[in-house]
Amino acid sequence: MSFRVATLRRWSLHTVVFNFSSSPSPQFQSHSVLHNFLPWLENKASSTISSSLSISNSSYGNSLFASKSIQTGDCILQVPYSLQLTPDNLPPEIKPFISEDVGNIAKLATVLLIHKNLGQDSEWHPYISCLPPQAEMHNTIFWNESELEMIRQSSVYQETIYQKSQIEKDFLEIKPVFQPFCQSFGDFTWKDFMHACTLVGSRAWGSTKGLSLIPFADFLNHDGISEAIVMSDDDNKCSEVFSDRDYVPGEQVLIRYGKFSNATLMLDFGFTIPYNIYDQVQIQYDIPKYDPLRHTKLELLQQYFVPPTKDAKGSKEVKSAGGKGKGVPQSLRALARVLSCTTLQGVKNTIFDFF
Ligand SMILES: C[S@@+](CC[C@H](N)C(=O)[O-])C[C@H]1O[C@@H](n2cnc3c(N)ncnc32)[C@H](O)[C@@H]1O
Repeated sequence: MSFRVATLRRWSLHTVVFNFSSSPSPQFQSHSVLHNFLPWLENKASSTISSSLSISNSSYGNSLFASKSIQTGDCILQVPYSLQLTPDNLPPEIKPFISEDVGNIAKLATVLLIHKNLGQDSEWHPYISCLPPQAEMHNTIFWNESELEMIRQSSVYQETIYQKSQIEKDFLEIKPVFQPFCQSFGDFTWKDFMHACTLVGSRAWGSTKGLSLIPFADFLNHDGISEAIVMSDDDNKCSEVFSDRDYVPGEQVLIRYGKFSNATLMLDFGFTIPYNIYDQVQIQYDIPKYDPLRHTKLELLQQYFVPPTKDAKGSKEVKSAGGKGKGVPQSLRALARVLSCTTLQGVKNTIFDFF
């Protein structure tokens, strides 16, 4: 059997300074919509998707709970590839006209919009109607100007602007292609498109099958310390999740979307977690040319930290101390000490203390 790890799709790679917390206040999906979802999906698959999970709401929005005892190592869900939505699901009338430059997130978002416009006539209606509306999404792309102003110093700000411009570019490519088919597939606005792209960005996995929305698996919420992840089983042509711990009935089952910092979680998923072992900060530093210890400091930084650029400006990624009360990470303290030394002896002491 060949298993591969599927990772939740990222817009781009980055690490940034951030420490922010949002408290989701979801508008809950009606009980019957959620209750009917799994039977509908299993009927569509003609197979069991999960015998140990059920859907309900939590403060994280739609969530999956243990419906019976789960043991470590149990396979808790299997979603066949045939039940997953990918950019290949674009209607053949439209597909040839969409430029290669349009990203897969935008293509899959267009698939979602088409099915949303079809309403109850869509074969995916029971799935689409479970997806969160924009008002429930807290991604920075939906923040207003004054909210964004609060994070202007952070690179999440730049990433947000970049993400928005990418979506806008894709929108301007796709909209004219869509226009002649409005009768069949309905129309959409910039706001609809941004919402659909953000849905895809926060719940589609990149796997051997490409970018895929995996219904049911995408109701699993994130826990940064979980070892459970979505895997692709190419032999059995399905995505699956194995439990990394025991659960008693009624407990919420969580997985890890990826080893994401809070900045990434905020940008792409609209939340942060309080004690994130994968959190990172990016520190910009500058060693003035007149610093008599400049050469020594540069050598040290080169040896122990990321190589600085020629002008001695640089950046260093520092991982979180990883837990409540552990304080400033050792590597960050070492960096601060090296940069602030004013005597050679101070530099020597720093080397002795830290390296
Ligand atoms: C893949 S979906 C998971 C299902 C989602 N809760 C729903 O309502 O459909 C990812 C979204 O779930 C929410 N989420 C997941 N894990 C969370 C967490 N640990 N804290 C807060 N929100 C979380 C965020 O809104 C995120 O964008």
